[in-house]
Amino acid sequence: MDESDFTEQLNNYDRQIQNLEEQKLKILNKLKTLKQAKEELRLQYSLSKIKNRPGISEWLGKDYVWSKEVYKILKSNFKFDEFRSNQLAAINATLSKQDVLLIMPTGGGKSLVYQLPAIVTGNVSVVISPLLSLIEDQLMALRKFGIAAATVNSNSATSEKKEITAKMLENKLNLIFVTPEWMAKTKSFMNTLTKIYNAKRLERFIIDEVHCCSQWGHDFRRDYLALSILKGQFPGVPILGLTATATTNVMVEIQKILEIPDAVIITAPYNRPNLFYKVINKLENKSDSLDYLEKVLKNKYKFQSGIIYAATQKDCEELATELRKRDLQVAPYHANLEGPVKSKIHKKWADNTYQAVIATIAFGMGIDKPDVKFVIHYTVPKSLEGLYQESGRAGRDGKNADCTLMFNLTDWLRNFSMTQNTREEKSVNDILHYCINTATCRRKMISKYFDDDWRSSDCMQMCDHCKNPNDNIQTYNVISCLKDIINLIGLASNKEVNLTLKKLLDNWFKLGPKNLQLSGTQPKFTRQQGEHIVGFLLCKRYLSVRRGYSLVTTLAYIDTNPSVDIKSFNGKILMEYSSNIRGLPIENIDKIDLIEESVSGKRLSESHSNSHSKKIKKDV
Ligand SMILES: Nc1ncnc2c1ncn2[C@@H]1O[C@H](COP(=O)(O)OP(=O)(O)OP(=O)(O)O)[C@@H](O)[C@H]1O
Repeated sequence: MDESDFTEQLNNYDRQIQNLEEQKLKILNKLKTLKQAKEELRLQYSLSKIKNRPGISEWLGKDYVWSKEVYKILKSNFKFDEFRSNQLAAINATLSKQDVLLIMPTGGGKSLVYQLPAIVTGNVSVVISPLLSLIEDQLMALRKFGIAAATVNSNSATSEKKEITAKMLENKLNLIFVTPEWMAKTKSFMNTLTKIYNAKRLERFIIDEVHCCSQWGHDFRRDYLALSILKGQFPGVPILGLTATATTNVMVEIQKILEIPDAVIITAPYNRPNLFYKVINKLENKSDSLDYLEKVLKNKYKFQSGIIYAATQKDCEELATELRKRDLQVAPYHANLEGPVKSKIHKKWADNTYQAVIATIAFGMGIDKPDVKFVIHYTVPKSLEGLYQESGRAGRDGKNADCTLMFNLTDWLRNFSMTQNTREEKSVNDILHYCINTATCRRKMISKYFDDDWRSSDCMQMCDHCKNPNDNIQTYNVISCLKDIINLIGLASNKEVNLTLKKLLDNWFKLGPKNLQLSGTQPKFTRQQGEHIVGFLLCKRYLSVRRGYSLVTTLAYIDTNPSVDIKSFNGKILMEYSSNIRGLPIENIDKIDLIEESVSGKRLSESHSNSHSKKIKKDV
């Protein structure tokens, strides 16, 4: 074979290989697309199955073999006359050996649903709970009801573990509490459970805070994934999952992870009628926010107890220090504090020595102080679920309490910049919608998020919108603002400048470098209203956020959305705006009067083109 023959054959092989590689790539892509479509189909099917599930009426019967016993125990052990809605259904379903997911708001009465059946059936039920402190609280409560319950965990002495194992094997314990880590990693415990299972005395698994299974949820915990072994290892043992919040997506994921596709799903209404929800502006200037907190803690909430949630440990420490300087009895609480320090702070808050804790979300599960009068989010939370859950710690006693979110776009952008996947992006976008929307009932937005039924009469004026439903709501055409912002982004991009929110607003309001500004005068509306408009345009995806990376942090830049064709909007992008709700947080400050300008036929901004932002009368 001469060299040219060799080269020709070699090239021939190369062509064939290349050809096959291309086909392989196409097939792999096709395979990926098909797998994604299959997953999506599964998801859609599961979602529709959940959304169209039958009501709970079939579980409300009072003629089950256990019904008499159940009512007797309700009265004798728990001293209650009646079940609350959904408690009876969940109890009947779990006693019928069905898998059950019970979603009931904080204070709804979930504990009874696993405690009472444990007395009815005897045998051993295993409660998996995320925190040792939560377990201790539950055990304390159970002693009152005469239920044989105990815990084994990493703090248990060897003799204690032996004693509890013996009790479990001898059927002398009804409820055994463990953490998911313990459950997954302790072989001896699994061996004991296997023995009990083989003896047909393993009654059920109760998974508290079951939403922690889901990466869609706001509290995902890797250890919960280990619970996927339960169905395989102990077939036929029913699972009862309990949580205060789970969107339909979260429910689907829980079902998948725990392998309980046919679980009976029981949801109580999300509405907490005694909580007043509101969103207020958080001003850029920190001292204004501190003034606001000082004012409400010293006046409106004088002698009342509350929680202030902040985003980071540093924020909590700083805020607590500042408020203490203003003679307020508060303390920071976050995951980085030593256990005894955390307990001490919790205790001092529980006995009202501290008026408020300034906390990260580490201050959460197991907080069951009944008289929390206010929950303030000093920083916008990362999801609506988080907001609902955290603010839900207020008003457990049924009395009116306030849930206030201090919103600014900078905090939101910081959250956005830290998102790591599309799920997290969706969560932060949902909360932006909640904050920016000033023309819809807050409760309605929360209910919609959780696919809950909603009637407008459910709010009873217990949110900032419904308190003044039509007051000061105007509709503005903000298309010219979008055009201006797109032009500002273009100018910056030509000069290779990235626009953070601050830089964008500076340039828009003529504070930035001249060559990055538009011609004409600065907008007539306030910078804060400008920020609101940017938030609205981000929320509606007319603008987008681009991440940038510095050595120390991730940044968020405001950018155009390439898929938005501004010509297709027919000259209109309508934004509803309630100056009542978006008024400044400090009372007695001059009211911003966009309305006056619009009523007198003036434009939102005189610097802009003729068509700019003319007010369009709201069609009520
Ligand atoms: N059927 C009932 N009748 C009257 N009170 C009840 C009933 N069931 C529960 N409760 C009371 O409701 C309160 C809240 O119950 P529980 O602590 O079980 O709520 P929860 O749903 O577990 O709340 P969280 O999500 O905060 O843990 C308790 O004080 C409990 O005694």
